[in-house]
Amino acid sequence: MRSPSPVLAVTSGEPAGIGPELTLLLALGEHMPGRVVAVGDPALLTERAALLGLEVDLLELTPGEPVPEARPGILPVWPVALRTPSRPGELAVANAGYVLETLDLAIAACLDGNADGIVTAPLHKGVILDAGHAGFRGHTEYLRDACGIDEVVMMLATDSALHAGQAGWQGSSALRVALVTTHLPLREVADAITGPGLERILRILHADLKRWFGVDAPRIAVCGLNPHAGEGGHLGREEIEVIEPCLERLRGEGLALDGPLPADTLFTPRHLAGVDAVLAMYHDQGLPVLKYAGFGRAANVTLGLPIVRTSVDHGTALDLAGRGLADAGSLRVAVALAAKMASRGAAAPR
Ligand SMILES: NC(=O)c1ccc[n+]([C@@H]2O[C@H](COP(=O)([O-])OP(=O)(O)OC[C@H]3O[C@@H](n4cnc5c(N)ncnc54)[C@H](O)[C@@H]3O)[C@@H](O)[C@H]2O)c1
Ligand SMILES: N[C@H](C(=O)O)[C@H](O)COP(=O)(O)O
Repeated sequence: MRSPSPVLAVTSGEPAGIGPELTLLLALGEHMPGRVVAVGDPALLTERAALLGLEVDLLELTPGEPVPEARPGILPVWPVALRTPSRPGELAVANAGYVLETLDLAIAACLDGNADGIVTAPLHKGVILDAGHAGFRGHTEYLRDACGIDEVVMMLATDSALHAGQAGWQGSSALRVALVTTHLPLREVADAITGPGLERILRILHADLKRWFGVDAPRIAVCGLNPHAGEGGHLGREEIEVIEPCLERLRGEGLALDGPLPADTLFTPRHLAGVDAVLAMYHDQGLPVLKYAGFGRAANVTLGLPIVRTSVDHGTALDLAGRGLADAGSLRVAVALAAKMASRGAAAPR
């Protein structure tokens, strides 16, 4: 008998953004692997479906109740109530608590065994901070703290990279990019890169490329921080004092690490050949390249968590919300990746 497909809790994200409509689209079109259950306000989802003419019926459930296999036009939902009505494109500080509650419910469902993974539609970091949740940085950091662990790694991968296992797969649009620092002002980046931190991140990246992506002996290319990887110390000393010693230590344990390499030329076919993932030092060193290669067809995955979590490669797109113009491609890629990870995780516990 076939085992049931994994239950994936899809948090519908910022209610004024495109998250609710993209979540509804999962019940239509191409069949999704996994049993998707949306987390959000049923009235909001019904309203957006009506606005956009999407023929989707909601099936309200509570975590722990059986989630049926996917059927076209039916979207199971774990209800969370909006704090105030939401209009497309109009952020409301009052709904920040709602967005966080959808996350809390999905995380608890995973930790309690009622879901096999979380897929997050985009939230708006600014409105959550405006609402007074000081220190909020993003899903990645929130999940890390909620799971009580010290370090996680944000990695984005284009769709073609998600389906490839071994070196030699890389083409112009197949890329995996992980980050050392995530949502941090640029001014604070250099100080946040430390030897012990970098070592923890490289260990997680190495282990999870093996665990989730089937790469037997990961080769990781590591960016320098400064222009031309510091130009021998003339343009910054982080490469000499922090990055290189850490890479040397880990090479001594057998990890295949290239670098620190100048980031401006690392993302070229010759340097990427045979590389399984690039580790960038900061958000906008690595993600513009990834998004240029595959925006709308890439997924974000949090490595190092005790639970499966993937997300979209884009934000709340307030300019598109409620207009039927948003592309659900990245959410579909994120759901497919979470389903694959959840199946792999069940088969091969760490
Ligand atoms: N996973 C997440 O939760 C996530 C990811 C990225 C950004 N964000 C947040 O989203 C908010 C807005 O960020 P931003 O403006 O920098 O980026 P954005 O991705 O929301 O928008 C950038 C551009 O891409 C377009 N776009 C985005 N998603 C699209 C889609 N699915 N289909 C078609 N076009 C799309 C938008 O219309 C806009 O022109 C910020 O608060 C940011 O922190 C959240
Ligand atoms: N850094 C991500 C991106 O640019 O796509 C995004 O902000 C989402 O991060 P979280 O998954 O941590 O919310």
